[in-house]
Amino acid sequence: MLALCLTILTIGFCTLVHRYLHWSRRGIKQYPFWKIWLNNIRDFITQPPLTDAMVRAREDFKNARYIGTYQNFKPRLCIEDPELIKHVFVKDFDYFVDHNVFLPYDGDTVWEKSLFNLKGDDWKQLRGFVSPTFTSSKIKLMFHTILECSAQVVASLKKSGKEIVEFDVKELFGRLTTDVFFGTHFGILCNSVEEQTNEFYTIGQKATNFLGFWLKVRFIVIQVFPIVARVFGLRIFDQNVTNFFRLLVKNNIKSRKSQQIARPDLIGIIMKSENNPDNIELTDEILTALVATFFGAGFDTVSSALMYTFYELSCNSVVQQKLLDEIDANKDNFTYQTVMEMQYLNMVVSETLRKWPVGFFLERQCVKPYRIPALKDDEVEVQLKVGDGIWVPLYALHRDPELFSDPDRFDPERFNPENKKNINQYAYMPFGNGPRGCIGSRYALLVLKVAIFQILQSFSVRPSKNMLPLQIARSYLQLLPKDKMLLDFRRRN
Ligand code: HEM
Repeated sequence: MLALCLTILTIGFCTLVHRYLHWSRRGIKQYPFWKIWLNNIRDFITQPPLTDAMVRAREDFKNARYIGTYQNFKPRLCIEDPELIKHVFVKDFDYFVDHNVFLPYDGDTVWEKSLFNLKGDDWKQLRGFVSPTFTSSKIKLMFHTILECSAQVVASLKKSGKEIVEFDVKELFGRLTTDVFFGTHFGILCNSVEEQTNEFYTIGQKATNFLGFWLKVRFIVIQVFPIVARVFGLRIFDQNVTNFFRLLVKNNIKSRKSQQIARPDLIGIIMKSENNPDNIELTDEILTALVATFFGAGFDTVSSALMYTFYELSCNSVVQQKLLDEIDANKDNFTYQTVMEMQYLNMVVSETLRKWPVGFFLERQCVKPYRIPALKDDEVEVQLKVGDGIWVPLYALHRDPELFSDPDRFDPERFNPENKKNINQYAYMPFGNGPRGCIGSRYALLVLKVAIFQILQSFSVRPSKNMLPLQIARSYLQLLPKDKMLLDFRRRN
């Protein structure tokens, strides 16, 4: 019996060593086996934000164009050189069309069919089909809905009648983003800013809560032992959320058909058959997946970006004053055009997304054999095989002092017309890059800018005396503060 146990342990250990030497066997730089395990064990116990490991690796392997890393036992080539990133994301995109397998099993057909998860031609067809939702002309039509929702936030801040009100911006902007999403894509004014127990907001919370120790454990089990996950029915996505979206899409389409309502939004695009030249079979599952993906990808990202913008403004009074001046100069002519052309507002948003890239890592999967030539003496040529994973530690690039001087300082001037020319677009990628970049970037930027404009027209912000020092939550997938983010909103005359 002892011999059997020892044999199993030895085989297990050798398999692990073999797996964790995947890159060094090919001559690629990586941490030694013992260090990876030490880091893994420490991280499992202390659960630091994933961004810590990215920054540490970038410092440990200074000037490396790529290093070998591992994500839950899976090898990922971590690429850090902007020129190489350009090849993977844009020039040689055909070799890297897909995302890595994020969840080999979630027992959820909606996740399987989501735009994020789809592969090859299936992805191309669906992406082509939904892209018209986010053209400039369609986004322009959403301007007034976004304006209405932001006005409700202002009304809510004014409600108490006090000169200064303290608000948790994490929650406030989560509610605003919920209202904007359902308003612009479904034509539903759900008013979660006003109603504390609003169903749409509660669903949004459930759909995008990826915090907590047990979620990480579930995630690892699903990634590493999909069969075990299937047997025990482990899931990441809440089935109530999926069912909520399933019903919402069905009812929304039904009521538009019966009342002959035509709106140029997501559901409107879905309903128009001429937008479907490839004849994609639009089953309930695909439609639900589309809507749930847009919500999942847009809810947390937009609300976090708003939250970090207000946080930075509250801590940087000079920047805030400059932005207030620009807003005041434009307040009598507040149109879609004006907001999109406001230079300082754009610089502030760009800098927020640099310092706080809410989608803080990017990834791709190699779908055809690919060669990365050696360019330095200490490099070897890399032959990527089909299925090999690529990783880009976006947060570490955005915080690298060699790419952005004094990177922890919030400085919108980095993005003024003169300095902007010096920023490498493959080192600054808050929305990713190439054909698989973020489909909702223009929409997101409009929501951010309109909300910032509307709120700062009536209020300035300061950190609240109850605000705790900013600490990042222990999360595998999100760049969120650990605690509430309390800011004081002071009425402007
Ligand atoms: C500040 C807000 C946002 C940020 C920072 C952000 C960031 C990102 C990033 C980094 C990616 C990966 C891109 C890549 O791999 O090259 C992505 C993908 C995606 N985003 Fe966004 N996003 C935001 C808002 C939105 C919104 C509002 C929507 C939808 C309404 C959206 C929908 C998506 C979808 C569907 C994908 C996957 C695209 C595909 O695989 O074809 N995002 N986003």
